[in-house]
Amino acid sequence: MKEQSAELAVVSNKTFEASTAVNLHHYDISSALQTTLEFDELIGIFCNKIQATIPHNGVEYNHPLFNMHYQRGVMARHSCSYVLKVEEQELGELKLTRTQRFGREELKMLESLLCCLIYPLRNATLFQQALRMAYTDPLTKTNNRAAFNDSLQREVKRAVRHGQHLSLVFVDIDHFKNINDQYGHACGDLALASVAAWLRDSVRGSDAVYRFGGEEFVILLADTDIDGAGIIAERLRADIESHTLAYGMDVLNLTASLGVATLQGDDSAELLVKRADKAMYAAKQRGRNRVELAA
Ligand SMILES: Nc1nc2c(ncn2[C@@H]2O[C@H](COP(=O)(O)OP(=O)(O)OP(=O)(O)O)[C@@H](O)[C@H]2O)c(=O)[nH]1
Repeated sequence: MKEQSAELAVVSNKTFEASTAVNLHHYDISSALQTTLEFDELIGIFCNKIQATIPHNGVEYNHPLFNMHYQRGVMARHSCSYVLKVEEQELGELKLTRTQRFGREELKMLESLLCCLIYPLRNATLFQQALRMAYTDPLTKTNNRAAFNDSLQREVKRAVRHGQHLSLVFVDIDHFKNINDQYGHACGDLALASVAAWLRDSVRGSDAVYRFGGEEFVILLADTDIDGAGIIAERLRADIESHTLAYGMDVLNLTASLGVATLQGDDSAELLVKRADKAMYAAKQRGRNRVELAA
């Protein structure tokens, strides 16, 4: 039923099946947990609901598969931790802390209540996995065009609301067709994946890289004006130029042309993309392997 280690107990669906104490409190918690598929909201709802039964001062929840770290309240001396699982599906680890020891009866009750949490967490995990797949380009492992469209709309709204800058860098690999023609499609694919990785390594974690299509990538730079974006774009350009790609016995050097635009007064998301794209074409026309800023 419950596998107990030195400090961790594993709560799984087996515990759920063994639990017959489905009372009104469980029903109330289960209903509330059906309202969201976000991990932090689920944990928040669960902890609010059990606070009266299992008083606690602090909560920590980690779901490493999704880089999820949730913490609220204050961490105190005494704690109880649970690794949550359903049918070998990892659902993260939950820790409650407080100033007094948790009693045996309380822990028993908590384990029973945790059974209400694991299926909603499983649903959230499956949903987030599906979302991740739908938003990831399988070749380059970057965010795809659908993810870009969503993020762009969101970031434009946010920038307008807070009066912040928002810049966009358009990156297009130069003479990419030649790579396919000369070395084959597999080499072209490797080049795309490599450039994507170089771009990802080169920008801050908060500045997401998206594959816009073919051999084109875009990078959204929140809270960055045109001068800052120009400096970043130049760094990206130099980065791509400085890398070499080993393919069998061949060593390839790549370059890219970059266009930069910043959200202006009454710009729409579409206009911002158009201006960055136009700047990128200007970079192509002016000799490639260079950065152009949109007017
Ligand atoms: N290997 C590979 N090639 C792709 C992929 N997507 C698009 N391409 C190729 O990318 C090439 C893009 O060529 P063009 O649009 O002519 O541009 P280019 O050769 O990079 O020339 P410039 O952009 O003008 O410097 C085409 O040959 C496409 O077939 C992909 O997923 N894998």
